[in-house]
Amino acid sequence: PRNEKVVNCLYPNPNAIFRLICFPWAGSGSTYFAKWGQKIHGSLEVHSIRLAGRENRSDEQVPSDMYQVADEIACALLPVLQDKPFAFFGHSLGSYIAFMTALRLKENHKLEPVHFFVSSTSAPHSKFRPRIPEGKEMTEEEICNLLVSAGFTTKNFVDEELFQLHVPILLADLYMANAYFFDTPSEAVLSCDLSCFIGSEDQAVKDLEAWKDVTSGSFYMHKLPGGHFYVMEPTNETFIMNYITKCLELSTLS
Ligand SMILES: CCCCCCCCCCCC(=O)SCCNC(=O)CCNC(=O)[C@H](O)C(C)(C)COP(=O)(O)OP(=O)(O)OC[C@H]1O[C@@H](n2cnc3c(N)ncnc32)[C@H](O)[C@@H]1OP(=O)(O)O
Repeated sequence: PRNEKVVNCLYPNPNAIFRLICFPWAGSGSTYFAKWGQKIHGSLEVHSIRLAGRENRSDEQVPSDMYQVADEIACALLPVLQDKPFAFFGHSLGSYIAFMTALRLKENHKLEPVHFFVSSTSAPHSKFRPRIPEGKEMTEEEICNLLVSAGFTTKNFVDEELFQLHVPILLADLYMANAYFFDTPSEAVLSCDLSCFIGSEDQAVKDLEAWKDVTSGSFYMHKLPGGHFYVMEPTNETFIMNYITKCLELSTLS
């Protein structure tokens, strides 16, 4: 079915109390976070978002418009989110997609996550968000070099064959992120609690604190050792999964 193409649940858990919806970074498929379903506490069921153009959606055009992506995901998530409280977790580009999806669900369906988890991303309205320089056609190689120098990825990873195979998808995702603007909200657009995570050595993300402008809920920030992909470090991953579980369990007490 269509929804299962967009929302990947590798480890269904009918006894779960909460659902965690994960949104991957630029250039990535759904598999990395879908595997969290096997590692996370039994009170959670994990779903991971799969954008068009990858995995079993490789026959579809890679998206270029964040608003259309959010509409598609909100639609696909509707049947998934009906009966249990849920949270969103987005890493890097995934945080923007998660944010726009949350806005769509709130505006159109009055559904909101219990907690919104953001990782390795400047706030959507931050003036410090890195952009691809305008006015000059850039080659794939130049954009990859820019990503490395901005601190989004490492030269070693860029040189790997696996990375090179996925460069066209990565570039399309980056242009989509680059074209995405969000005005500073005059008032909070969400009301859930929001937690931000960042790697202590992450040079690419400058303005994490500004995420607090988007919600009237509580705001928390956590620095963990590592760079833009600190989340791949097993101890950090365990910290995040445990933290998410704690936040969701505590939410049932209030
Ligand atoms: C200034 C300009 C402004 C630009 C404009 C502004 C843009 C700002 C917003 C965008 C910010 C971003 O998102 S920046 C993110 C940039 N993206 C990247 O650098 C990553 C590009 N591609 C990927 O991550 C892809 O997922 C691939 C290449 C790994 C292929 O995907 P896949 O085939 O689905 O494989 P997957 O299972 O996910 O991963 C396979 C193996 O690779 C590892 N792996 C995956 N990603 C990484 C990684 N980043 N670093 C190291 N290792 C990794 C996994 O742990 C796994 O290891 P094992 O289990 O096999 O051991």
